[in-house]
Amino acid sequence: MSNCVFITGATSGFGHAAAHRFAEAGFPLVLTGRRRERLEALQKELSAQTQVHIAELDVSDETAVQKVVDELPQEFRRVGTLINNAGLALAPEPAQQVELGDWHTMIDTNVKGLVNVTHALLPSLIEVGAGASIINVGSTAGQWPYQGSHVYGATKAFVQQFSYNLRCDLLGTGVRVTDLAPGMAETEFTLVRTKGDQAASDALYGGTTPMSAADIAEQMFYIATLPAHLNINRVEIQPVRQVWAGMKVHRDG
Ligand SMILES: NC(=O)C1=CN([C@@H]2O[C@H](COP(=O)(O)OP(=O)(O)OC[C@H]3O[C@@H](n4cnc5c(N)ncnc54)[C@H](OP(=O)(O)O)[C@@H]3O)[C@@H](O)[C@H]2O)C=CC1
Ligand SMILES: O=CCS(=O)(=O)O
Repeated sequence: MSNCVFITGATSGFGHAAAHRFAEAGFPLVLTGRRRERLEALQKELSAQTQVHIAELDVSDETAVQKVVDELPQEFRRVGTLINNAGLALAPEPAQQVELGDWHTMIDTNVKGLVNVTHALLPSLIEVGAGASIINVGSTAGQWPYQGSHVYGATKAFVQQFSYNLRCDLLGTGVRVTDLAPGMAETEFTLVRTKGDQAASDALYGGTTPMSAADIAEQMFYIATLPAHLNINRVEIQPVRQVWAGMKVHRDG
């Protein structure tokens, strides 16, 4: 049987699309997220294609992460691909207007959550060895500053550097590590960032062609199924209709 693909944040967006993409190819899946009803629906949808184990999980809860990994059923214990996808942005306002709690939530999820899951699954990934992959979902925001990105962009800069450093430490194990850094993609991301403002989300994605969750899932599948001697260090991917912001200048008057 193939090694499992463990996906965090499988209830929506990139993670949900990745579950479909890997199921199509018959990989056994461990799907996690906080919204149980969505996990159950996904399991039902995909179980004709592959074996699916679901676990309700908040990645920021270190104890819960370890428990989910320790209690994986026997047939899901050989995790060969980890997709560290769970994450979020909050508070698109300037830093000086933001609630401290929103900064903490982004750090707890995008940084601590990602390291919690990585730490818990490293033994399995190393046991699989050649061909195993860790795909960490970063962002263009980790590289390119913009107003309102503050802690979000900083968490994604962490994801990039952690990915590179992890790759150094895993030298010789066969485990690959990639920082997958997308730009604008239409998912529930903006709805979450604006705390439920559907109009703001529609306005951001309207009148242009953002990437889709399926576009990013295809990148994940490509990275994970490359020949075992190849490591993609970083992928930065944007829609054609998005470029970097220009320099801003504060003027009198
Ligand atoms: N959309 C975009 O433009 C871009 C997004 N990204 C990144 O991609 C990743 C996926 O986002 P995207 O699919 O767009 O957004 P969505 O909001 O559609 O999906 C986010 C997923 O993360 C999960 N999640 C959030 N917090 C937690 C938590 N504490 N514990 C477990 N799961 C959690 C959610 O599940 P649940 O709520 O059920 O727990 C959900 O499944 C994120 O890391 C995001 O930062 C990067 C670049 C661009
Ligand atoms: O990570 C998400 C892309 S953006 O909203 O920062 O451009």
